Amino acid sequence: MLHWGYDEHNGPAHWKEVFPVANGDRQSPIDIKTEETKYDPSLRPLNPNYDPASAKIILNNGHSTSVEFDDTVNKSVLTGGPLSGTYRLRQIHFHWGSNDEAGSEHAVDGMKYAAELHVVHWNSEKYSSFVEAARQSDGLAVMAVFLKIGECNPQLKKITDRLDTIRIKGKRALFTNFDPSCLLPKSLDYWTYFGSLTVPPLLESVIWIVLREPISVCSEQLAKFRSLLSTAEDEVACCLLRNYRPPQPLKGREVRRN
Ligand SMILES: COc1cccc(N2C=Cc3cc(S(N)(=O)=O)sc3S2(=O)=O)c1
Ligand SMILES: [Zn+2]
Repeated sequence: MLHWGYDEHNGPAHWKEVFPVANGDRQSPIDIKTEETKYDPSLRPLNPNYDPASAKIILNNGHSTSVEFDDTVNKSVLTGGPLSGTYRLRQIHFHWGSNDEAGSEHAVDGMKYAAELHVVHWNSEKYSSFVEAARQSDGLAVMAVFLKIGECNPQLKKITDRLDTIRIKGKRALFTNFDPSCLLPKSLDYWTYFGSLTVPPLLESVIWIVLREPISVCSEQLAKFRSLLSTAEDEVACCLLRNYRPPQPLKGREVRRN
């Protein structure tokens, strides 16, 4: 496998050939069986506190589109929930499918949503850099938000309207004055469990916080994600039609809810 991706020849079934942790004990995503989740009274409310000035660029990295934030200071942070300490906002990105029926990474009682937003943070209280934190069992905290097919999402429009300027892998554009809280649902109720990055290097360093309430997205907006290219300027153009990893074995892990 030359470079990992989501095609038949380099997709999730092949990743273990280069990243053996793919068969590890705390891999993500998972299918959340709601009847088996455990209420935990010690879980606190989530407290996202983001400064729109932290937003810097919007990027097509060939595997997804992301908005990257300035994480050199504790300006945009997530505290509370299952977290002890302060986790600094690093980037947000999306996962989607080739049709509206599937595209989320996590599933709920076997049901998949059309897409999924990930808000990535790292433990800046205990570790001095993102890369160092990404190697620690409590280094990262990713908040997942399901996107359900329905009304066009006016907040998401700020992102989908810019995708035509970053169609090619590696392209980036200025993107500031953006507070990702505008993409969160009314309720911040969540499920939480210990897992991993869902993309190589699949590091088992993520505290997952999956919001129970979805936000809306319309087909036209999803179509714009699918028109992004997974290929660079000098390569034969190939659309990034899907970029989700399927659910992984729970291996005895507990999923708690607030
Ligand atoms: C060394 O860890 C690395 C190495 C290379 C890239 C990244 N990143 C880009 C994608 C990506 C995908 C994430 S997901 N789907 O699990 O939430 S988290 C994440 S990232 O950390 O921003 C992290
Ligand atoms: Zn992700």
